[in-house]
Amino acid sequence: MKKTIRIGTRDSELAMWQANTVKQALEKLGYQTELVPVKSQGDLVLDKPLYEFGITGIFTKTLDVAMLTNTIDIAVHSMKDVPTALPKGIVEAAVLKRAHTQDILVHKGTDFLNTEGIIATGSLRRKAQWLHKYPNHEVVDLRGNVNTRMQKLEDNEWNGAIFAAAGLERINLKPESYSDLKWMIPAPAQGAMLVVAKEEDEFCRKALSALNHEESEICVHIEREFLRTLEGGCTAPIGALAVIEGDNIHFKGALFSLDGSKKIGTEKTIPVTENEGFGKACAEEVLAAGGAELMKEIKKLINTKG
Ligand SMILES: NCc1[nH]cc(CCC(=O)O)c1CC(=O)O
Repeated sequence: MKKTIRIGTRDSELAMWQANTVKQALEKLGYQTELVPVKSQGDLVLDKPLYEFGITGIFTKTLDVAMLTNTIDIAVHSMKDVPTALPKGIVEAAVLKRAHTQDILVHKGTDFLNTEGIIATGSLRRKAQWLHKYPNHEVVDLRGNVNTRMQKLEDNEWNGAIFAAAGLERINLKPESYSDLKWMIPAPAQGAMLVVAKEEDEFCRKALSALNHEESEICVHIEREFLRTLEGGCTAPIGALAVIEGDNIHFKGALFSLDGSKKIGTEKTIPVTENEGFGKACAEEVLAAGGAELMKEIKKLINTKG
């Protein structure tokens, strides 16, 4: 009998869309698949505490546990939500061709931009960059999945809220008025989907290797290496974007203070063939230019906030 690949996904509309994309691609290759939406950790219990497996990410935790308890075979994630260190026994099996990397502002008109505005986002990276550019504005917290956030924007008097273009596009949400935030540096791996599998699962790893998009993989690995080198396990306002053009990779990345007053960044171009260690080198440049000091400040602030 042919093995059916059980594809684990979170149950938001965006997550389901992404998992369905992987399902269809695998079926096109002749594999049998099944979608398994995983709601919450609920009855999935491991025999050891989560930290012993190195499980950390709030968005990916549930699926990691489902994979390690053999409820699913593979899991589909928005790659930017995946911690840079994967749990023990779980490996990257495919990075799909990347979609739009940009952030956009969904708004009700842009008159407020040069005066005072209230912008909603739950992301430290977006908040810091917004305040860096518009120090007179206020940023309020906004959480939940894409649909929830869009609804909250409608229900409130805010001037706008920030979204990933890729997320809106995938669930076919077309806001009436929005602006591309070309100046904002996206999250490392924004717009990319990652499929993970168990290290020992050669069948699934082989199946998924056919879905891997090498250029996207090179770019997100540089961005995540930049992130990993800078943050050391702490969530900080960090943006990074690598883009391949012809034989070259253009990179820009930056670390911001939480209030947006400081930005330490770098921009560089190298030949694609020299991508090994590039993300780390860019991060080391930022660390040496005051980034190490700034990371310490950020960690202190985040820890005292609990
Ligand atoms: N943090 C939530 C999240 N994770 C992935 C996406 C969208 C798809 C992507 O950026 O890859 C979003 C929504 C958003 O940031 O607006």
